[in-house]
Amino acid sequence: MAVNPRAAFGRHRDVGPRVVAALRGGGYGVTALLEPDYATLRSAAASALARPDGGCADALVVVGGDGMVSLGANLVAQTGIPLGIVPSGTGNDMARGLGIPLDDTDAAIAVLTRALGCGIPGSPVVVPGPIITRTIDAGRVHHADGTTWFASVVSAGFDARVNERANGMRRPRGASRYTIAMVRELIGLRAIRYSLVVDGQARELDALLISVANNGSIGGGMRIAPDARLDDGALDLFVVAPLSRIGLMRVFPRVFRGTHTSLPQVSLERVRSVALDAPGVVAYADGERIGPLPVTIEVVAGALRVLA
Ligand SMILES: Nc1ncnc2c1ncn2[C@@H]1O[C@H](COP(=O)(O)OP(=O)(O)OP(=O)(O)O)[C@@H](O)[C@H]1O
Repeated sequence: MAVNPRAAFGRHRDVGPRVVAALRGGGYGVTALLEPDYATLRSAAASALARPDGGCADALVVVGGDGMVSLGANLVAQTGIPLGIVPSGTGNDMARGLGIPLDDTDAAIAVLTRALGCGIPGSPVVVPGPIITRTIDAGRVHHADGTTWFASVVSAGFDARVNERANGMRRPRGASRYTIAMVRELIGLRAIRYSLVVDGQARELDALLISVANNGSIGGGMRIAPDARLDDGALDLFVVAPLSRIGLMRVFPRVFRGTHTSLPQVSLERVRSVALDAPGVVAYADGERIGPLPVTIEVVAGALRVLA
């Protein structure tokens, strides 16, 4: 179990110990990993999964936000090891897409323990039963530094620029830094000239942002691709055409309801692979920095088993 104590700016530090207690109480042995930073946590989790006795972990459970789902997906995609998620982050879009309760930690833990077939704590013999998983697609991003898996969404445009700016800010420490970063990026809003290859077909277009979605939402419930399905063997290519600042601000609230899709500046298309290029644009996958374009993104059907 890999825990990010800094998820949601450290507001939910109680969640990790509660998950450990529930799993141990249900009959599982738990290796709980907490490290000072993400990279150390990732290598500690990789070492824990590669058990020295040659055995296989029953599951990897991540506690945190979408960045932790990214960490988990990159360790278990195509291994058959199931991924459990207990959301304690800011956005939690992957948990949202999987229907895992977001604001009720006990209910989220119950989803996990049920899927793991945990025994009932307090009963004379607590032995886990069969594990029940759901199989979903994952995406793969090929970039200059290698290949990165994603579960939710790759962004490369206005929203990624906001992320990039917010990450570079020292203050404020809370979520309001994203609002400030967004306002600053809005001031310099301009269309980006993209070169794409979509399922083998080359195109050039101007857009404010392009996202490639396996899951339906980003940024804590912005339903960019409201009809996206996690198990359809496809990704949703989301493009917002050039708009004025006021035009973009009008689209923004509609994204939370998913009613933006009828606007002429918004397009959604079901695809299997997308090569993306644009000068000076950085790609983010599941909220984590990938690096500058170009990247190539593809769907890998059924690559993840999840406990949800
Ligand atoms: N000790 C740590 N362990 C793991 N990640 C850490 C740690 N300290 C800081 N981080 C940072 O936390 C980020 C991931 O956060 P996470 O996604 O879990 O929560 P969040 O950002 O609040 O939620 P969301 O991504 O859903 O909005 C990573 O980018 C990582 O650099």
